Amino acid sequence: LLMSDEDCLCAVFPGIAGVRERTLIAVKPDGVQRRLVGQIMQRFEQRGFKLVGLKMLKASDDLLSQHYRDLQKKPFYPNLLRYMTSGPLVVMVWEGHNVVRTSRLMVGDTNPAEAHPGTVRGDFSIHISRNVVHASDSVEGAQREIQLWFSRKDLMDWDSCDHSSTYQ
Ligand SMILES: Nc1ncnc2c1ncn2[C@@H]1O[C@H](COP(=O)(O)OP(=O)(O)OP(=O)(O)O)[C@@H](O)[C@H]1O
Ligand SMILES: O=c1ccn([C@@H]2O[C@H](COP(=O)(O)OP(=O)(O)O)[C@@H](O)[C@H]2O)c(=O)[nH]1
Ligand SMILES: [Mg+2]
Repeated sequence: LLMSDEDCLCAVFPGIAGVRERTLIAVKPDGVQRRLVGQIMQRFEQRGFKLVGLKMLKASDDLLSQHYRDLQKKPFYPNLLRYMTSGPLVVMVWEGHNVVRTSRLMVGDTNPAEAHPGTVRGDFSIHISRNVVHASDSVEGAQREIQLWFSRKDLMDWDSCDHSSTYQ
């Protein structure tokens, strides 16, 4: 029996509409330096989201000023730029039902002092200026950020190959 993708997805997800939702998650320089990349990725995999984009890079001031365009007038902005350029980032695109909202809940409050235990920030950080990860905060914001950090060809469309019909 050859199951179509849609049959598979419909069995797992009640509404197929939001299944392809995507968000941008980045492990910030402190997260990379503290060897937290694997643990952070594991949380998204075990929750059931699908990794469709992944890269490690040192971000330019120009890219960050576009990424954080709404924060440019904030007093902490110069420090934020210094923090975000203090080492490489690991930038990811995760896909799945309601991924934007759910990943914000998994990441926790911007201020780690307010972030609940069990969230990434609540488990791994104590101060707002070193809060380990970035997560897009809306579906529109996610689309904008994904286009900023990734070219289309670097985003993978893939299906699980765990049906017996696909074994050779
Ligand atoms: N008052 C502050 N003092 C120092 N740093 C701050 C402060 N507010 C925000 N930041 C830094 O700026 C980042 C961006 O703030 P924002 O309000 O977008 O938080 P966020 O959406 O939770 O974080 P991100 O956009 O990185 O996921 C924060 O993650 C934090 O690193
Ligand atoms: O008072 C603040 C607010 C934000 N940030 C930094 O700016 C990032 C982006 O802020 P945003 O409000 O977008 O919070 P986030 O979406 O990261 O939770 C945060 O993650 C922090 O790294 C900061 O250093 N001080
Ligand atoms: Mg933000």
